[in-house]
Amino acid sequence: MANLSNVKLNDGLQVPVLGYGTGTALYQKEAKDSVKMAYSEAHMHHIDCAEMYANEESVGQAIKELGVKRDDVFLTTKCGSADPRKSLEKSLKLLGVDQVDLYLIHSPELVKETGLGKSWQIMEELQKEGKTKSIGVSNYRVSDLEEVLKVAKVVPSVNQIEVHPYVYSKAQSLLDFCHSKGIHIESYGPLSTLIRAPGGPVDPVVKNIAQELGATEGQVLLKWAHQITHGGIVLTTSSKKERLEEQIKAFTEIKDLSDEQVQAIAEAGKQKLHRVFMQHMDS
Ligand SMILES: NC(=O)C1=CN([C@@H]2O[C@H](COP(=O)(O)OP(=O)(O)OC[C@H]3O[C@@H](n4cnc5c(N)ncnc54)[C@H](OP(=O)(O)O)[C@@H]3O)[C@@H](O)[C@H]2O)C=CC1
Ligand SMILES: O=CCc1c[nH]c2ccccc12
Repeated sequence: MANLSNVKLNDGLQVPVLGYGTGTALYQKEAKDSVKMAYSEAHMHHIDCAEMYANEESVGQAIKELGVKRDDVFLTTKCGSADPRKSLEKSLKLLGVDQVDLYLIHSPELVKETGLGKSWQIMEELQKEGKTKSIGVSNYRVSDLEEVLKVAKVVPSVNQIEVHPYVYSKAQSLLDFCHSKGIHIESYGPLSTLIRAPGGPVDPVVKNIAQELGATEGQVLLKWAHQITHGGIVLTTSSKKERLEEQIKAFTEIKDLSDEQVQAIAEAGKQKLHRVFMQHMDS
């Protein structure tokens, strides 16, 4: 199987373009077997977890049992409290590692009390101390990022947000803002039109494009999330090896959507709004 390409962040860190999510409800607490399967059978070497998923210990066990070198796994976790230092120290212990590759504040709502600027300064200290290679945010709106950028010495490397056609109309200005500041997008929920809101205006458009490209509808949606975010990182997941292989092939075998195809999906997506997670993003 061909290797996945990397996305280069604004601090130079290389991230595999496709990440394996462990936050999807079914395997929220017990991620060991699914992470081992995704790594060894489907070559998913980029793992996304979070303090709030309550699964870091099982992700750490998976890495240990796989017996791979630390550098052969790209590991992200996210702060789930108002105190990034305390949270990261706890996460490192549970994961059984000295350093994560990417550390994110899971939501601005969590650090309101600490302050968005102050919590970002703590993230910068954690990076300086080597507890994480890269630092970023998740579910931050333009106004949240502006508050961070007022004090930031380090521009967040990523903003991990919900990206699929039914949130595109709401996300468009945030995508443009992040692009203008060199903040890469990590898309989550990319398959939502297919699996969480089927029967909508995007389905026939995606079906046609899939036929044109000789791809599956899921592969078209993963590529769309990557391309609409200017070459961003995409997070997905599956409990099934065959689906994971299909997801990888979207980035190793299927050709890019044309600009017209990307726009056709975006236009169809604008006809409906369906946000699955983090409702504050629409406020
Ligand atoms: N920062 C944040 O606030 C958030 C981050 N995330 C992160 O992103 C990750 C991915 O997010 P998620 O929304 O789950 O991603 P997706 O939208 O890609 O959905 C993945 C789900 O789709 C199913 N699936 C996969 N392929 C297919 C297919 N071809 N046909 C039908 N169903 C399919 C999988 O189930 P099956 O096992 O049956 O294949 C899985 O449950 C999460 O695990 C988490 O790590 C997610 C939400 C919020
Ligand atoms: O990360 C976002 C959504 C999510 C998925 N599983 C959990 C568990 C606890 C908090 C949030 C989430």
